[in-house]
Amino acid sequence: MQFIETRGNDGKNPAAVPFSEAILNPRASYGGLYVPESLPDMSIGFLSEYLQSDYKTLAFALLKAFEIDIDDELLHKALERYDRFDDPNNPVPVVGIEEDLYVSELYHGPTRAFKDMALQPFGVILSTLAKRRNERYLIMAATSGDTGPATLETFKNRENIKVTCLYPEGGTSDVQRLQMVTEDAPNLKVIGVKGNFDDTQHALKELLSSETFREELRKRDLKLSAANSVNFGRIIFQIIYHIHSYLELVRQNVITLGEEIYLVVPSGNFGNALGAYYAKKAGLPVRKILIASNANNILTDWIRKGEYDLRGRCLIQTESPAMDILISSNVERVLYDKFGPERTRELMEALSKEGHYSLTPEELKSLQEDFDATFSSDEEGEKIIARYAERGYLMDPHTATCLKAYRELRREPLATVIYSTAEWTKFSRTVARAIGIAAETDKEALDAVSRKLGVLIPKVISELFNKPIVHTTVVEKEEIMQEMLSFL
Ligand SMILES: N[C@@H](CCOP(=O)(O)O)C(=O)O
Repeated sequence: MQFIETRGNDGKNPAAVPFSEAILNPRASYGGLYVPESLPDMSIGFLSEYLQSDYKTLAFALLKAFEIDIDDELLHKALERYDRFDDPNNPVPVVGIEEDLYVSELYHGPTRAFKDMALQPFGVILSTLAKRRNERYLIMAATSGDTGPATLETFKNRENIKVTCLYPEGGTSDVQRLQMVTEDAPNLKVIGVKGNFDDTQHALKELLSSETFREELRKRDLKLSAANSVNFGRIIFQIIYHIHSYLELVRQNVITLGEEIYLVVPSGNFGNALGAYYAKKAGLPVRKILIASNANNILTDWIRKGEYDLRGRCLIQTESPAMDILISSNVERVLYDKFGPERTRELMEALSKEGHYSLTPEELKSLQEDFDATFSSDEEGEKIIARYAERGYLMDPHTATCLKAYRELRREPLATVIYSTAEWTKFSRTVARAIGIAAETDKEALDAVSRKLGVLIPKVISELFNKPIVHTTVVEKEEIMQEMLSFL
């Protein structure tokens, strides 16, 4: 399988590249992204073949179906990282919380968020390729709280790899920040930025396409890649759990093979939702993908009105900070898939130059065939957390946004999977407040919630508070490149 570019080819990049090239050098022509030139068939035949398979077997089959140029031995080695999850036999439990409502818990990995699902195996593949080729890489990451910890965890101490991780200072929970600033390895640099997530991601994208930066890296014998979902190496692993969740419903006798379901995806950079879209396109019986947002509801407007409009919008800091994003990377891959490279380039250029674009009525209709969307305020989210905590199910504020989407957007009484993207422990102050506990710090909140509800705090979270802080750098946006170069 070859990978092609969302905004067309500029004649300087190769017209198509294998998977290994797309992940090692994710810079596509005109600032675009790499996408697979086609999708494998993962409809009923594939689903029935892997109905009884465990997660790793299913994952291996999917990666093979994409015909990626990674050998079987390396794929197996990468997938072994799921053995480090809470239950190696079932890294993604799918739990019923109402008669037809199931939560796919994607947070049972080492950093307690869904980013581990992709970044754990992705880190093994990318760093092994770098070593085999005798090449050294700088891996950049921009994070609103979950990608950062998972990137640092997967790449720490890996040979031939250096990582710089940008996070918005004050824009994450304390636990998320501690997960990053206490991660101690000589190949890691964590940089707080005075700005918001969009600023950090903008810097990452600029640097990815900057010749000056590349030249500086060449002098240091380094090549450049990224750990965010702009890298297709992330997305491929984010298709698997949608298929797994569907098969789990069949195994749990909730549906029969072939029955349609709804998927509800809390969304920021849209990688998780794109994984669901690709799964649907490849044949997974999904009626619609329901997109849940917080007050930064730009995706709601895009899907409901066909307007992607940054004008007059400011990023709002919410209790679900991983979704505090206005410039959502993977929307572009959906545009490409539906409308082709010329139109994608036109729309993305309009967004960057004029701050907005509008879809035509036909384009909007096509988008709405696959997606619907809504958003929740923090207050609505807290009420949901409280209601389900009373019934014995504890969820984090990102997961809570899915419940409104489920109630508001589900048109048919079909079984529904909502995705739980992070463990409550990463957002304990919000969860504590929701259940009536006032806590000043994440530590106090964790202990109080744990005592009140009898829930455990994983060691990886509780020990964060005793670890020394090793990354203290905070810079202005304009200083990011220089700070990275000083580290390198
Ligand atoms: N929500 C993310 C932002 C980056 O998203 P990615 O999927 O492109 O890595 C975060 O928590 O960091």
